[in-house]
Amino acid sequence: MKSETETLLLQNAVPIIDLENTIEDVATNLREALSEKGYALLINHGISNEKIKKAWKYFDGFVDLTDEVKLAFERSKAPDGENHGYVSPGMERFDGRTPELRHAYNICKLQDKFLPEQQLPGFSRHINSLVDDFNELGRFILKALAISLDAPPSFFTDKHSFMLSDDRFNLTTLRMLFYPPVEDQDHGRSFIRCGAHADYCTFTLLAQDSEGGLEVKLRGSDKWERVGHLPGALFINCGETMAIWTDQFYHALQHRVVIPDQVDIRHRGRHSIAYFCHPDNSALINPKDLNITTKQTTSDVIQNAYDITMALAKGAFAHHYS
Ligand SMILES: O=C(O)CCC(=O)C(=O)O
Ligand SMILES: [Fe+2]
Repeated sequence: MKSETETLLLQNAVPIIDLENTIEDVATNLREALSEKGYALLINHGISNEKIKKAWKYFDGFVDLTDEVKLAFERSKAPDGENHGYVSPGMERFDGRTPELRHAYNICKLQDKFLPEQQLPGFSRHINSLVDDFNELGRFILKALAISLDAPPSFFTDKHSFMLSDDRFNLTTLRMLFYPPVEDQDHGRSFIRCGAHADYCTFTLLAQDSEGGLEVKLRGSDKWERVGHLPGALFINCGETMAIWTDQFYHALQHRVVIPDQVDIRHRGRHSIAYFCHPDNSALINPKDLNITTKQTTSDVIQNAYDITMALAKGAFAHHYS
């Protein structure tokens, strides 16, 4: 039997993409990684690890606030309500059954009044600065993705103009996550850290502070595989919007976060931050705009980015857009 600690990283099976290379090289690497495996790890991506760690420290401060204060920032419970806000452990269930043991804060609005700035002085400025970094990296990735698909370099950036600048026009979200340590009495089949799903966006960038149970299903496979942890690297995967745009050439990666069996990992909490990069709400997602030869289009109905995401969110139990 394979050891639980066997990871894709240890098997040298994870594409690692160095963003200090030329954008053409990055595009070539992304094309290979995303069309074959559906994910990669990005290194030299320019986002400071210290800045990410400081965001997690702020989020620890938020999690330590009383429930009463935290719930004042709670995300709407309406399926088509706003995505911005705090999600308490157990509130979301991707599979409709299994409660997810995590604290999440979906950040879609950056003004002080929508953030726990009073309780955690400096939170808002720090998150705003981190969002600037993610948006800058996001635009670089969008450009590389356009080049990777032989489209004009501004093909995607033109359709992602309002990322985290106005949530009325764009659903891009920075999600702070903390998975608390799982005590022995809670270790069983009735909880998961994050249920199996694919994201809805164009692509996701994920920072994680430790090996904590992130698993993926490779294209065409039914087997869950543990990714492993490369300190400082960002995990990238595509979401359903990109899958529709490229006629599944870049598919939406199935992933989940399990509660690890290894006691030392399970007893440790885990932090992550996900940046879900979405097109502007009104952008039409038309595969015919991209010159991809492996066409699998079954429908001629062209939807805008907002409708695609909302349809997916409504199909998922108690989850909003990501
Ligand atoms: O925390 C993680 O590693 C993954 C979280 C995730 O997949 C999500 O929130 O969509
Ligand atoms: Fe996800």
